[in-house]
Amino acid sequence: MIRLFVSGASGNVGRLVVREAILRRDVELAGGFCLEGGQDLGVLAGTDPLGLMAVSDLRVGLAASSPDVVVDFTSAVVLRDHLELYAELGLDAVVGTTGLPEEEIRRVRDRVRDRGLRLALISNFGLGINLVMDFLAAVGEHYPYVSVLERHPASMANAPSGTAGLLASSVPGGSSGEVASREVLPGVLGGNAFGVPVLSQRMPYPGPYSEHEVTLGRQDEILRISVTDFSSSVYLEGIFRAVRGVGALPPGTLVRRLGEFPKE
Ligand SMILES: NC(=O)C1=CN([C@@H]2O[C@H](COP(=O)(O)OP(=O)(O)OC[C@H]3O[C@@H](n4cnc5c(N)ncnc54)[C@H](O)[C@@H]3O)[C@@H](O)[C@H]2O)C=CC1
Ligand SMILES: O=C(O)C1=N[C@H](C(=O)O)C[C@H](O)C1
Repeated sequence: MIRLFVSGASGNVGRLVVREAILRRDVELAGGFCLEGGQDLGVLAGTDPLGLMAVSDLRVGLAASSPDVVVDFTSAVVLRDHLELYAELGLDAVVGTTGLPEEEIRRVRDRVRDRGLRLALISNFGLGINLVMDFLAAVGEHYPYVSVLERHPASMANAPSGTAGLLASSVPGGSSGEVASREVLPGVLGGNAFGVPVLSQRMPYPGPYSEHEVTLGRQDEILRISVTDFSSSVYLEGIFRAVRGVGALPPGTLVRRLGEFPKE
């Protein structure tokens, strides 16, 4: 039985993780943190009251509940502090929160290695995106032109999405095809992630909505593939795969994609 603590227990994803932890037999809900605090975790998750309250002080909550694994779906604003706290406490962590710059993730990787920690820092737990990443790794070398476009609700905290960066990083060699266009409007060709142009579009889409489109090009051929997710429930299967797998990783391991976990 894995004792699980959920950071971001009142959020779109966190609430579903709490609910799933309550329902599953292989996991025991140890506790939860959210900004608001004070609410019953069962009520937050839409089930019967559990008598287990969400806390608004993460350090206190973790000390009181002694979890085996912490899952984090909070905010980029606190991600750095949360990762430091999990490291300080030596906790196995599954983190879906995005928005940490790559140079900082490199420092996190060093800390994980030096302190013998186990961390899954995965920008997208959805099946479709993970399949596309595997596909890009396999075929990307055949396509010199690559572009990533992502669409999210106007309320999305960051641009680009963490997933857009992950998709860009999946293409070996990035986008090497020559583009002659001079940017008359600075940035109009997109930001650069791992040598791949990335474009973000924000619209008032209702509810959790996530769309990623990757376009690959070579002479006389364009290959376009897109994944659209309409609910945060698409992430649950992958999150719990990581929850089950993180404790079995060798100490000092940082995992960035679901595919890095051994097949179950
Ligand atoms: N890796 C993945 O597959 C996915 C990642 N995400 C990412 O996960 C994060 C959370 O997403 P949602 O659940 O949609 O967010 P949300 O806004 O619905 O929930 C955020 C949660 O974190 C807490 N929180 C917010 N700001 C905070 C702060 N400053 N300090 C402490 N706690 C704070 C809130 O109380 C709430 O419980 C975002 O970074 C999002 O991009 C979202 C979906 C899938
Ligand atoms: O905030 C979201 O909604 C999402 N965030 C993740 C990201 O930043 O990539 C995953 C997905 O795009 C939904």
